[in-house]
Amino acid sequence: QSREHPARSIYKLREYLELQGNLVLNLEYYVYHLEIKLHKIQEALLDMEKVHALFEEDKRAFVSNPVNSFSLIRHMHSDWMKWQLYLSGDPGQEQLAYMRETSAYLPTKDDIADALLGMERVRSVYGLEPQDMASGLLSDVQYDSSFSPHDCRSLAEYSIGMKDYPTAERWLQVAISLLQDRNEDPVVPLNIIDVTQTLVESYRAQRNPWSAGHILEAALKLSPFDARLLRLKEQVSTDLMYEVPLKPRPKGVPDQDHCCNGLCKGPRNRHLHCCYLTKRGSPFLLLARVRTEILSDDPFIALYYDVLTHSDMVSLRNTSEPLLHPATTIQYLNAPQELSNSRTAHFVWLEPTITEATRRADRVLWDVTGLNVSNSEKFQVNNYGIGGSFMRHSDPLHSERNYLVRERIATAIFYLSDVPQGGATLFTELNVTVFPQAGTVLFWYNLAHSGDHDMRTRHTGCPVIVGSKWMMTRWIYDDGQAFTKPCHTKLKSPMVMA
Ligand SMILES: O=C(O)CCC(=O)C(=O)O
Ligand SMILES: [Fe+2]
Repeated sequence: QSREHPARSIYKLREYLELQGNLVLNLEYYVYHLEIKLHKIQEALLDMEKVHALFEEDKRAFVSNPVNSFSLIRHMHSDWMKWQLYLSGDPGQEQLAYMRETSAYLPTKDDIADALLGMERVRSVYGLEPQDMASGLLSDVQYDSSFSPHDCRSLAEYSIGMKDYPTAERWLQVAISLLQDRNEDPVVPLNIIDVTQTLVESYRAQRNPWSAGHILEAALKLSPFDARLLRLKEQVSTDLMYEVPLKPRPKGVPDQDHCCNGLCKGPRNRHLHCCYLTKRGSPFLLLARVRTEILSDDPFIALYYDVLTHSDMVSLRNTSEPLLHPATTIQYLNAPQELSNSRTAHFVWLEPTITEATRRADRVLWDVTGLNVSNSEKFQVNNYGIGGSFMRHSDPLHSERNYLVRERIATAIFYLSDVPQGGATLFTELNVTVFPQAGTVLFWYNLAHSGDHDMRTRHTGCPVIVGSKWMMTRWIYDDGQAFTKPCHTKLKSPMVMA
């Protein structure tokens, strides 16, 4: 299953928890078998030591007793050969075989790449400090979680790969300070010298031999005769002689302007007003009122509360779970589907008629929007992964309005879960931030009243910091709205029917 990019869906990560649990159990069995062997050897050794003590007392008396000497000869003739066999046999072969079998299911290079990208997105978008992240402090919330020195080094190597040396330095400094407090892991070793070496290389890549020199000095105090450090010292001394100019420090990772840059943490435009929806949708609303928060009048953006029940949300998630697959790009004509670079989630398309819950969601959408939803795309259920996000985009299918083809007039997002931290939907041009709240529906028009694209509705799914973000999107077509929302070229305002 590792080819399925599980790091792109928090739900899918459960598979790893199960595998990790089995591997730990397997290692416990391995230890158990080793202990049995050790125990048996100790028992036999105890007996042999008793005899040994006897003949140490008086060797001649010992061998002159035929019982002793016969027993000794027989034992030495046949038992030691058996001991050789016994000692060379490895206990825990079964457990080793299990480990070999499961290695095909361990995370691959792609999975680490997904996870690194997700962590880096969270760090850079929300401006988190490596030191805080490593100690479980995520955007002002302290968790009982921490990174190991290996984790920090891996994140540093990723930053080095992105030529983001300042971030790499911070991760390496954290790794060094963590290594100072613990003994080296005998199976997966990593020591301060290894990390120092990477740090010095990082400074050298930035043409900063001064910082490299300081770090080296500190490390050489701990290990004055380490050959690697001494070699590096020579190289740094040469760097210093040539006085190469300092490279400008790059600012973070490129591409971040496609994301929210942490805006969802900043001040948000407050709602315009709250009301009970009675007019815009279907006549049903006269009976059952829907609590509404109008987030923007122009373009029209609203949040409808308590639209889905808890059991409907559970049902929608349960229906989707076995069908989830990594989000791909939109497939035009016969072009192959590619893994999406802009959205890191797993998704599935659900027919509106597939379950009672989808039927109810379909019905309620008509109730609250008054739009004809029967001609629209299916429901798309998404579950985001580590640092999962959706880069800034607008929802219309075509970059230019073409009145001969149908277009996504509006979008409705059903939030199927709360997200404890991060994961907001942010309208970047309007600075309107919506934090997912299970059961609510976010609705907006993508087209202005004229029918043209309203580029002010560009939005992004901000990286999830903590939580499993589930949402269900319905893109509603203009096709079929001739009577509900006719185009009006003279009106500039958005399509609001009062
Ligand atoms: O994840 C989000 O909050 C935004 C999702 C979105 O933009 C979409 O489904 O079109
Ligand atoms: Fe969108």
